[in-house]
Amino acid sequence: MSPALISMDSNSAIRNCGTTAKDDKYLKGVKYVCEETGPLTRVPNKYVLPSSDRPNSSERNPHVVINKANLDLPVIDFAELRGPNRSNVLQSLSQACKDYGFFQLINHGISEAIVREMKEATRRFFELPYEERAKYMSSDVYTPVRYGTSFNQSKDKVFSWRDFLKITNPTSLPSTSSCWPSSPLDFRKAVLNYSNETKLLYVMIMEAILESLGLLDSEIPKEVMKEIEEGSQVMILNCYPTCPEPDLTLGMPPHSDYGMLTLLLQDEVKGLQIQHGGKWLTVEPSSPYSFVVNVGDHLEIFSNGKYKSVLHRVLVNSISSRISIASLHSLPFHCTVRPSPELVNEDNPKRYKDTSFADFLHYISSCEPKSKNFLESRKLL
Ligand SMILES: O=C(O)CCC(=O)C(=O)O
Ligand SMILES: [Fe+2]
Repeated sequence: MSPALISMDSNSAIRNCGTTAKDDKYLKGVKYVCEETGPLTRVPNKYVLPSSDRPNSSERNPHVVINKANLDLPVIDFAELRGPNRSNVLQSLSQACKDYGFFQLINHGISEAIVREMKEATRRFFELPYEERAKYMSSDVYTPVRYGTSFNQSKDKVFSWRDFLKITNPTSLPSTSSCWPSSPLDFRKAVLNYSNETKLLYVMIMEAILESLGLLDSEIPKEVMKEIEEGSQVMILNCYPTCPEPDLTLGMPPHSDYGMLTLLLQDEVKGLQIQHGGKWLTVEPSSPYSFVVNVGDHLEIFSNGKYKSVLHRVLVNSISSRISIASLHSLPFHCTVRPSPELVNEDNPKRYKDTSFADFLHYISSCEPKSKNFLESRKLL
């Protein structure tokens, strides 16, 4: 099976299947819609969520309240992991993955120039004229470099206020491949530099995470490490244009990420919210060079539920557009993820079914209304 992914967001808000001809304009992307007629004063109906799904609603989930306060995520200093303080940092890492499923990573060793060039390349890509961006639009979800819109555009009845460029396994794409955007200049170079560095960083974070799970000395991590090193990477460049009525729509609906870990770069504009303690909390953007790292579904399964793949969503706003770059790291697509045997015992029985990529594809391609997300569907207890 081709490793290119339909979507790596596992709690797809797949509510309704099929789009109609009059949706064509919206399939060109929210940026196109905003640019077509000049500044919008209203959100087109296509993006208006039912009141129960709007950002300030607590109807659908009465115990989830909206909290206006911002969240400073637990900070993990990557440089300290390599020093005498390692065991304390591993403790903090473990706590963050249990309590929040998210942490902020500083001093990660990727140069500011590489991060800056990646952000710049993303910004310049979305600034290209529509005709240029449209060259990478494809309804074939296996296209390795694919421009698209919303969350799952072939299924969403209400669209999300977001356009994206997804690049699957950038370091494996031939340099000569015509799928690489030829513009902006040096786009491919910026993506490859960033992709190489984030892959290495991901492996090092996973080493620390396995150690924090107490798996250092067993045999399993060696096999797992091989699968981790050979794993797949999907880079998702997200663009959320300014929105005239941000309370009616979302940049991304609540979802958790498929895979082991996501490394996210956000710009200085707020938007990411995570569910924590029964509240939606806005993640405070921090240093422009730090990462927000989150546990994905596979890591929750592998850790037998010890570490949490947490629902998150994206708000939009009427003042600034926002850009983010998510790097989603998973095991190779042929691998099955299962709770690590070392973490299963009488007191802590196996909590998840063995899960393959085919299970995920089956889940997201079925058109039935979903009452639970992918991860919920893999739970045994
Ligand atoms: O834009 C963000 O802050 C989050 C993006 C995200 O959740 C994703 O790409 O899966
Ligand atoms: Fe996500």
